[in-house]
Formats: sequence, structure tokens, C-alpha cells
Amino acid sequence: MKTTLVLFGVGHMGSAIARGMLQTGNTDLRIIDPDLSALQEFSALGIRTDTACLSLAPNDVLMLAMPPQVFGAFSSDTPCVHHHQGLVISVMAGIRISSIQQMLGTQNVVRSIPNTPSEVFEGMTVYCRSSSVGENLARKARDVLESFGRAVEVSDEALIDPATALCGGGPAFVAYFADALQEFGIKAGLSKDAALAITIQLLRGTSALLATTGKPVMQLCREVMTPGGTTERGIWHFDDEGVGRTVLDALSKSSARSRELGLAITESLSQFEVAK
Ligand SMILES: NC(=O)C1=CN([C@@H]2O[C@H](COP(=O)(O)OP(=O)(O)OC[C@H]3O[C@@H](n4cnc5c(N)ncnc54)[C@H](O)[C@@H]3O)[C@@H](O)[C@H]2O)C=CC1
Ligand SMILES: O=C(O)[C@@H]1CCC=N1
Repeated sequence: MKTTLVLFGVGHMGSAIARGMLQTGNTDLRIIDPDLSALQEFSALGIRTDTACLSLAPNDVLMLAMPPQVFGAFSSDTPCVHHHQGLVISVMAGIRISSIQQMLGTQNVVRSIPNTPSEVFEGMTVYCRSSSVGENLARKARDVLESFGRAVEVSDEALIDPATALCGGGPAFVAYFADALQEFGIKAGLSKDAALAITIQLLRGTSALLATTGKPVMQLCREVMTPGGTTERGIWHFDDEGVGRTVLDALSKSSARSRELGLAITESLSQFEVAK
């Protein structure tokens, strides 16, 4: 039976996933988003798009890529997603597997956190499946998630919150640092284009070096810090200013927000159960 990925939401993350999939020739895709302007790029490519979902095939794989804050309204306004027998993959930050199961009346849920480099088939997704997802559906989920990059499965759902900070948010943290590097170049007199080209090649080269040599990250750092030379002055300043600690704190705050988003829904669901 043919499997179609039905993608709900093509904002920044959903469109990155759709573009990544299309780049590899995977067009078994249907896209639903109430914002008509978000759909135009994809309908122009011949992809089936709709502003609302009225029906689904039992074998469809659903991917939920709307903001977590609208998931409650989505679940009450979209009856066709209820009791879906196939696979439901969420990319929403925070929302727990049990909440999705409860709100959609479905069992086979994969909670995942991808990232925006999926757009160029360099995505990284961390995911966790519900106990009802057997080997066949698990393989299907992995195939979907690897159609726009790499995927790593974790068995403990609690790890998805820190993974949301590290993997989902990671491109923002790296881009923030890259912006500071580029700004230094510009302030020092390089053209914007030259500063950007250097920054891009730094990120690419450093990541290739890490991946190819397998050296520990800090070894790579130490190998650049020639004793008595220039780089150690910069790294010592990072140490004095506690930059490493600041980064750890920043990611902890992101992770805590993921937990908080999930808890808000879990609590409102349990209040609803008590009121029933
Ligand atoms: N932006 C990122 O890098 C990442 C985002 N995520 C998750 O992806 C989801 C989307 O995030 P973004 O794309 O950044 O948000 P966004 O605000 O860019 O896009 C959200 C999209 O969802 C659509 N939408 C709203 N209500 C909908 C409904 N009822 N049905 C279908 N679509 C609906 C909106 O029209 C919009 O196109 C969130 O749950 C977020 O936690 C996960 C990992 C990374
Ligand atoms: O900031 C957010 O909430 C989403 C989830 C991970 C990356 N972006």
C-alpha cells in the first residue's frame, strides 16, 4: 500500500522538511496549512495542498508541525485525524507522547525533534516512539525522518526535552555564535561578503575535521591554541567570562521551556479528565 506523508504545518520547520524531502525526489507528500500563502510554493511544484484536512487514508503517515500552542485547537477542529490507525509523527516542542495519544485518540505516536538544516538534507532528528509502535512502523518512521537528514532514536522520552534544546535549537545557537564571528570580521575592516565567506568555511571546515578525524572536540580546540600564541588569549577570555557555563545555562533554559510546554498540556488534560 502506498504511504503518503501528510504534513500539517509548513512554517519554518515544516517547509524545511518538505524542501529536504523534495530535494531527494520524495514527492509522496500532502501538505495542510490554514495559511494559503505558505502553501503556494508547494502547490506550484504539483504537491497536493489544502487549507484544511477533511479525509485521510488509513496508511497515511501524519506529521504534526504546527506550533504546540495551537495543537489543542487543531485536535478539536480536525476530526479526521482522530483514531488514525497509521503512524503519527510529531515535531512539536514539548508535547508529550501521552498527550498526543489522548488528544487524538491514537496509539502509534513518534515524538521527534528535527532541525532546520533538514532543508538542505543535513537535518538531525532525535526521536522516541510509543510502546505501541512495533518494528514495521518504527522502520517507516525512521525512513521518513531519514528522508531529510540523519535520525537518532532514544528510548527515554525525557531526553527529548534536552534534545529539543541541543538538536532543534542548535542551529540558532550556532548561528548566534557565527554572527559574532562575522561581526568581528566586519568591524576589523573585512567586507561583509568576505567575513561571511570566512565564517561559513570555518563552520564547514571545523565540522568536517571533527567528523573525519573523530578527535575529541576540546583536542581540536587545544591544537589551535599554540602556546604563547594568539588563540589562547581568546580562549582564556572565554574561560574568564564563563562562556562555556553561559552556553550550558542557555540550553538548560531551552530544555526547561520544552518541559514546561509539555506540562501545561498534560495538566490541562488531567483537569479535563477530573471535570468529566
Ligand atoms: N523552527 C524550528 O527550528 C523547529 C521547530 N520545531 C517545531 O515545529 C513546529 C513549527 O515550528 P515553526 O515552523 O518554527 O513555526 P512557524 O510559526 O514558522 O510555522 C507554523 C506553521 O503552522 C501552521 N499552522 C497553524 N495552525 C495550523 C493547523 N491547525 N494545521 C496546520 N498547520 C497549522 C501555520 O500557518 C504556520 O505555517 C513547532 O511545534 C516547533 O516546536 C521543532 C524543531 C525545530
Ligand atoms: O524554539 C522552538 O520552540 C523550536 C523548537 C526547537 C527549535 N525551535
